[in-house]
Amino acid sequence: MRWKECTLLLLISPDSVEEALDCAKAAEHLDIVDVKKPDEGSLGANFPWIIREIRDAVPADKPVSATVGDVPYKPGTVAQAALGAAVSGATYIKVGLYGCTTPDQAIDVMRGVVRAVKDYRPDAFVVASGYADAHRIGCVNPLALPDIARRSGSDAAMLDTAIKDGTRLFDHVPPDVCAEFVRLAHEADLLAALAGSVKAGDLGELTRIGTDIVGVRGAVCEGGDRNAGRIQPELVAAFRAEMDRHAREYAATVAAAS
Ligand SMILES: O=C[C@H](O)COP(=O)(O)O
Repeated sequence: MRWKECTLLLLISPDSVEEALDCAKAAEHLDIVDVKKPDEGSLGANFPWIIREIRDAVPADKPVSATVGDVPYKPGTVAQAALGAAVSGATYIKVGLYGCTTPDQAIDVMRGVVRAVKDYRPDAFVVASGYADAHRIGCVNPLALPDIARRSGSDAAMLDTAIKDGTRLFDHVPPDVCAEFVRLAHEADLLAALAGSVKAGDLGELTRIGTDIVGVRGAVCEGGDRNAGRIQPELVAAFRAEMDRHAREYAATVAAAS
């Protein structure tokens, strides 16, 4: 899948098989089920057997994504972990380049991941993820991600927030800079994925700038609480309804302007 074929996709991140079953109840409203372990970090990796059980729990036509973790600059270790996620049934493999302080380090890590994953499963989709609040953890700049993804042979560039303290994507990377991120990703023929305590009120901007994938957890958990709250199928449905509304409004605006 390349960006020209894609409208905004909804990726939801359950942290357990029970939550994945709740996602399955709302399967018609989401596009990708993303397995992570939030208590191990923003892109914390879950166990292989949890990925496998979640793959079995969600409808076969919904791709399962798995995060490989907030990874260190250890290309071999990360490549092996990424293969583990693919063997466990994930077809989207997301890597959080937490410990990479330069683009060259990040490219090293992602090249290993791409080779490990695609040798095993050529149609798997590899996502290079950086952090909107990179300045707080000292990793690569958000706008470096599209080039890192392109030069490593990844399929998508993503931003999430590293520190889940209530600050949000647009607090760290304002909409005009996110728009530049999306533009750079598209120029490189990649999908652009954005996340980071995104709320329904952000969907207008995310749609307008041409985002391909929006990643969400807190906004679809009870009480908006990504840690203590559980994913609620009706919140997933409501979030999707807002996405659809913005897509319609944006299409109408574009049509009126042409
Ligand atoms: O990949 C998406 C993340 O899980 C987003 O989580 P969040 O919306 O709670 O920041």
